[in-house]
Amino acid sequence: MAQSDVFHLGLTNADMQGATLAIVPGDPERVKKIAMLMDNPVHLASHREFTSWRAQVNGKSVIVCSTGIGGPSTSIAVEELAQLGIRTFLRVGTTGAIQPHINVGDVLVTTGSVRLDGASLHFAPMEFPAVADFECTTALVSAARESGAELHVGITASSDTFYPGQERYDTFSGRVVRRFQHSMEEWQQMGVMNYEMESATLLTMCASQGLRAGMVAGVIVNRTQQEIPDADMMKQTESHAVKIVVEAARRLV
Ligand SMILES: O=P(O)(O)O[C@H]1O[C@H](CO)[C@@H](O)[C@H]1O
Ligand SMILES: O=c1cc[nH]c(=O)[nH]1
Repeated sequence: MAQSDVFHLGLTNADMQGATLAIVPGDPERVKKIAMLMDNPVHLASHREFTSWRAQVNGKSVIVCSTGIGGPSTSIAVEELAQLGIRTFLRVGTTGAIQPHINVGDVLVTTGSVRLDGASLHFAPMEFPAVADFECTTALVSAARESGAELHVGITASSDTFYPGQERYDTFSGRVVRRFQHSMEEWQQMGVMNYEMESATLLTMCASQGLRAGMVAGVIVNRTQQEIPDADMMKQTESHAVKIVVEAARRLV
């Protein structure tokens, strides 16, 4: 195996074959499924939470690389992919809706994120918006519409933690720090659609460094109705979001 050209991902410049776009799911298990929807899928490397495949759309190479959960590991994946020539990042994730009218199985495209993370502060001060790239968002929205998805476009709350930062009391301690008590209700009142854990870091990093990024997610729970996802519904929703991100990549390469 060739010596890696970056610290964590185990990838070389030669692996990239000119790719400038990467699809970045959180879950390493999603990577192969995404790559298999494109042409000539090849496994490149698997290290820690970072699994990478390369495939082609419209004859152009695309990298699929998992970020793992949360901002710190996302910042590593994005940084090292950018070092290797990636300029456009499309995150495809799962998410918990917080608005009562958003249903499990619906698809969300994020225009900007509430920065409830820490890693984004290592790239830009809190005043800087975690905003998605317009062309990435347009591509994701039109791919989602074409797929027939029930689509919602808007703001996401992106938290470092799954439990307190998303105001979950059904935990071991049952305790949520004061900062996050009643925070879900406040986000709901402001029209925030959902919670997830990577977009604040991804969007801030990219918007502040001349990189393009967009984000699509499948709704696997609605926090006003249930906490635990149904396994079959989760698979179905994830697979719908994955098809949308691949179609958006086709439009952007
Ligand atoms: O399905 P992924 O892409 O991992 O996204 C969501 O799922 C994880 C939490 O279960 C977090 O990473 C969150 O952002
Ligand atoms: O509620 C949820 C569901 C998926 N991912 C999250 O971060 N939160």
